[in-house]
Amino acid sequence: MTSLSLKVRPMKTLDLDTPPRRFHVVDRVFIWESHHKLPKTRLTEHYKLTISKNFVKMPFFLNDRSSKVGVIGVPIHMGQPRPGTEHGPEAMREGGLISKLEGLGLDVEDQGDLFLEKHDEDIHDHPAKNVKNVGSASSQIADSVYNTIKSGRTCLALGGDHSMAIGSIYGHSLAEPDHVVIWVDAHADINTPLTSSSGNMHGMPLSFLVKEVQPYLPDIPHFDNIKPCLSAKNIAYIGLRDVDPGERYIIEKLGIHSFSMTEVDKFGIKDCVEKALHAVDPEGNKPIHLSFDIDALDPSLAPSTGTPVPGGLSIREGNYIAEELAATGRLTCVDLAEVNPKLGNDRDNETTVRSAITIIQHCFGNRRQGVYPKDYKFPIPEKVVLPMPS
Ligand SMILES: NC(=[NH2+])NCCC[C@H](N)C(=O)O
Repeated sequence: MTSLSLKVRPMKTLDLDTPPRRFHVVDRVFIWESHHKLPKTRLTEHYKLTISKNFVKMPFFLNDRSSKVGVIGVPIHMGQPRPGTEHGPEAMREGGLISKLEGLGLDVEDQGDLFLEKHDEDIHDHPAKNVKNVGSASSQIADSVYNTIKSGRTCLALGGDHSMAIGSIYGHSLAEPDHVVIWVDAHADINTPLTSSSGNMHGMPLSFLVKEVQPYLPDIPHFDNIKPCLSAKNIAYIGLRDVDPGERYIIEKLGIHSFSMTEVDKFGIKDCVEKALHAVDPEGNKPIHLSFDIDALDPSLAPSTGTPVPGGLSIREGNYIAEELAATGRLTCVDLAEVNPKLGNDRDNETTVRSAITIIQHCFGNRRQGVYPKDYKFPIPEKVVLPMPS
């Protein structure tokens, strides 16, 4: 077995088989080396490494879980009134999502869409709409996310409206009780049924999950299988720009970390992501759940969504968030919510799906600097010209 020569800044060289886990691989290059003592030239892989405080790892080379993905389609629409989010998973698959993930060298298991139970008779006198349907869907989603993560794969849950996150975050917590959440969205989605003016459950998922909010919730039937599993301090928002009064009150009172578009404008996306990651997990070793609502992006990039809000993230900012989270090597579950192919024209649909797929690709190891899969074979000519032994 050939060992790799690792150049560690400033001038040290280590001989190791694989890069140590506490280093961040910033680049990987092939270098032809002639060795005076060796009879032939050899091709050596060099890793340029920097020591990382945040336990940063490149998933392709270092993390088994990140290179195995379990995809679950979550065709839920009952969390909001516009039909069409149930076709979100299908639209992303038709956009080539699975083959694009495989193209990154990932082992992808597409589990298809969940067959969500449908209850024609829902409850009508509750301030939250469709509690029965959303409640039973949430436990199905939780089971499926739990099983996927337990099987050693990173879970990719394709929505579906954002009420899907009740089940996916809870299911994730059953597999990894210590997990933290980065919520990328135009909306805070932490209304209680009593603060919500719409009654739509896609605006409420976090209120069901955050322990500190529980005393302020009315009884919610059909949610017995879902337990609050998050502390307020383990959540950070990025991209907010449409927050209801009750939501702002909760965020302020509970001290939930929030990097709204104002902070993105003021500090730049790099600082916001860094601060968000540090805020939810200062030690930098907990599993991460990314809940990405496509409406976090500017409507020009994601027009086919139910509640677009102008002034959103650029695709560069979205990709940056995804790249940085992937680089932690701790991204264990990703939701991609609120793609609604029934809204807008074909062009709007295409734009939205393309944006969603780009974000997902960057969550799973694509980097704008370019990447190659773990098993990539660098082509070398059969006949190598050997230096003359001196
Ligand atoms: N996931 C979403 N798109 N949420 C939009 C929520 C809008 C509004 N805050 C509501 O509660 O109705």
